[in-house]
Amino acid sequence: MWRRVASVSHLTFAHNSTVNKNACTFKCWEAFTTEIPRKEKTTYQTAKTPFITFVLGGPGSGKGTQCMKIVENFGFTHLSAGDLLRREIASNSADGIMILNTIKEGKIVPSELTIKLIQKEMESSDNYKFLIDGFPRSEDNRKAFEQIFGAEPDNVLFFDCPEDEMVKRVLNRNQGRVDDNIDTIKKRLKVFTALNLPVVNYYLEKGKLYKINGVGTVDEIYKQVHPVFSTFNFEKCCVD
Ligand SMILES: Nc1ncnc2c1ncn2[C@@H]1O[C@H](COP(=O)(O)OP(=O)(O)O)[C@@H](O)[C@H]1O
Ligand SMILES: Nc1ccn([C@H]2C[C@H](O)[C@@H](COP(=O)(O)OP(=O)(O)O)O2)c(=O)n1
Ligand SMILES: [Mg+2]
Repeated sequence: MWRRVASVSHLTFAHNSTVNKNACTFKCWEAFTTEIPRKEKTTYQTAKTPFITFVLGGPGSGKGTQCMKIVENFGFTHLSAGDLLRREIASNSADGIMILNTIKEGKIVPSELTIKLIQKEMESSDNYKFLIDGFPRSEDNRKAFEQIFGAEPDNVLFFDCPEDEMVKRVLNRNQGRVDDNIDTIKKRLKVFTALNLPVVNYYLEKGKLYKINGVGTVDEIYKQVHPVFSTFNFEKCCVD
């Protein structure tokens, strides 16, 4: 279980990632043992810094597929913004209909709502390595995340894939998604170019972007992804 704390000035950073250290030393995470029986167990505090990777790319560029491989190889927790929003629709929550209509139109759900869902998952996770897939999809998403979390991602993957390949993959996806039809895809591609590419360029300028050629077999693509993570010693990433 993770809980955000306001002051973690005792933390040091044992890895050389490009984490926004000022932000992360201010808002970090505090972990408590989750061993049973929790109430009787002496609580000890360990401070850990989350390692956050944003995974970007157009619809059908292979984000989710490659995330599964990163999870297998590096033990990340995969948080797909789209999956969290679809779960919200399925749970008939108060925002469900609005989210459904937004997704059908190929538009972006208000940032605060998506961030709330991501934050809830992160806070209830024992892990400290997170792949946040399909987020941020707009500058508004990005700025709202930075404001709410007070932190930036450690790195950002961008799967670069031609539109015709993305359309082909999405139309063959067969997951029964309301947005996997040609009309919605056309809208999503326009939204991707207008709203998501500025985010990609932002992280490129910040030196955090890893541009991956999204064409090829899943394994060929993963060969480009693996080295991005194998350079980190995750065990030493955090202070226990
Ligand atoms: N390299 C690839 N070549 C062919 N098809 C792929 C490849 N990677 C993923 N796919 C397939 O394309 C579809 C979209 O992939 P997905 O990972 O869901 O993309 P995204 O999350 O970016 O929308 C899925 O049906 C997936 O199985
Ligand atoms: N940050 C996000 C992520 C997804 N959404 C909405 C709008 C997107 O078109 C849908 C589906 O997103 P998802 O990441 O699952 O889609 P792809 O995997 O790229 O095909 O969810 C959003 O509004 N804001
Ligand atoms: Mg996906």
